[in-house]
Amino acid sequence: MKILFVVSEVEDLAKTGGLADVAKSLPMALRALGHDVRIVKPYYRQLAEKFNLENLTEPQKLVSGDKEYRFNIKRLELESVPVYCIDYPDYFHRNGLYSDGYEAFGDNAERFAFFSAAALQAAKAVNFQPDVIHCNDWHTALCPFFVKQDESEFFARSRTLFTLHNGAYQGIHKFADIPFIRPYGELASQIDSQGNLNYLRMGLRYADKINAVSPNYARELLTPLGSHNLYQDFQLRANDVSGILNGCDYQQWDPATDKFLPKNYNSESLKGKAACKAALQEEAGLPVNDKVPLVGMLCRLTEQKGFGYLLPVLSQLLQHNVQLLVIGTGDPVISDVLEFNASQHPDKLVFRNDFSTRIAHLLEAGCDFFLMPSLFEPCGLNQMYSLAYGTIPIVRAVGGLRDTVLDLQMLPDQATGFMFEAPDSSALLNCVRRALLFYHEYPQEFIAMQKRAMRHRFTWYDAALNYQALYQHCLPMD
Ligand SMILES: Nc1ncnc2c1ncn2[C@@H]1O[C@H](COP(=O)(O)OP(=O)(O)O[C@H]2O[C@H](CO)[C@@H](O)[C@H](O)[C@H]2O)[C@@H](O)[C@H]1O
Repeated sequence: MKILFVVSEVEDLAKTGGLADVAKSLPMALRALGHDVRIVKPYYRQLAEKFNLENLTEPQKLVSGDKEYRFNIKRLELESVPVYCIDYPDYFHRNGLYSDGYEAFGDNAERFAFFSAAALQAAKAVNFQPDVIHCNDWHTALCPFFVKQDESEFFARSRTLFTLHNGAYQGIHKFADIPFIRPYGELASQIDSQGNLNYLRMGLRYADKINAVSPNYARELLTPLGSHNLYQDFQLRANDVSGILNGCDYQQWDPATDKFLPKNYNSESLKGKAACKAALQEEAGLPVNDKVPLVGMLCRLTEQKGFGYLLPVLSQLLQHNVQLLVIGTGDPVISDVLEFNASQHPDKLVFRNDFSTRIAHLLEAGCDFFLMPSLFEPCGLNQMYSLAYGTIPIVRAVGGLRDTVLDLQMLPDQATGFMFEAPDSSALLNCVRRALLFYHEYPQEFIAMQKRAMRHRFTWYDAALNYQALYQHCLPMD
């Protein structure tokens, strides 16, 4: 099949979170299955500075109302997968993908409306007639609408799939403030009473098929509580909504070969993991002590990740014989509280306001536990990386976390981690206590759990087979 994979970020090229991991690994796995998959993404400033690519075609033109958008297409390859980059400096040559580090860009709706249309135009320009146009998250959620509006025959046999990596980000913007789509009179019926257009909802209405990045999250999206206020929209499309679990890239995330680690290790022998723990404690400025359980947390600093009920019990948690290392960037309110608590407990809590791939790998290897108490979690990748590194996840039973971690109490012989149900501080605290007790009281069983976790596999090969089946489902019958 020919697949046009439209996405705003891709690992190794531009990344703010898990979407980028998927946007590299899934196209590679689909290519390995023999599909002709091509990625389209914006040519951000950091890419332009790194690669300085030639134009692939003549300059392209999109006209909307009385405005003309002239842009270029660049091409590069990522592990043999072609990547077309949309070069429109006004919109993409900025410091940051979606924000300047403090505030979201005011014209994000305009930038990504343009990008979605330009991605389709790029397919035409390189004469790539896709069977499936695979769109990802709100940034590309207008693609299905633009395909339906397209008056040429080019996409007559193309079908669209819209994947939700995070339903909380919906791209809700004042329609009147989006020059690129203002001329589309057909959109009048999609604008709410406040004059807003919801991009995610547009994807839900116009895509041929919809999927979420785990089966459990797909089920949650069909409920009032788990649908991010889009319950009715998901219900309307219930027959077209499914869930496919993300994979883990075991080439990149393998403690036996990981170049970021001072010592490698595998599920036969965890010896090297102790050296990673010591190196991590030293680098973080924590007392180097093999006997104290080290809990790590690495994520975007947002409500989604459970800080709302973690922060109020931080000092209670730190009364235990434990060390906690938190690394992440994002909401300054969260980083302020973390910084304050770290100053109160310098030997037990370290917070680094940092985004670093090297540290991410060292943290996964050096910790005993990985804390991911998410309020919601479409799939989650870090818990899979933790499992691969024998770092026991402590998670809330939500979204993809429920699909990937097996709790000790529920499945003593197969357990790979610890899970709690209620999104509140006491449930979280009890769960962490349960995990710490297990670590201190049952060291042999703890090692057995680590080894079991390391052998648990979530491959991109399996995910790609599921996407292949879903693409086939999208296609016209004849
Ligand atoms: N400070 C830091 N330094 C270095 N690396 C950092 C970092 N903070 C985060 N990362 C990296 O960003 C990625 C985060 O991935 P996740 O899937 O866990 O969450 P995210 O919420 O971004 O993704 C969304 O999309 C993915 C993909 O579908 C879903 O799994 C997920 O549930 C959904 O919320 C990982 O590769 C992690 O290592």
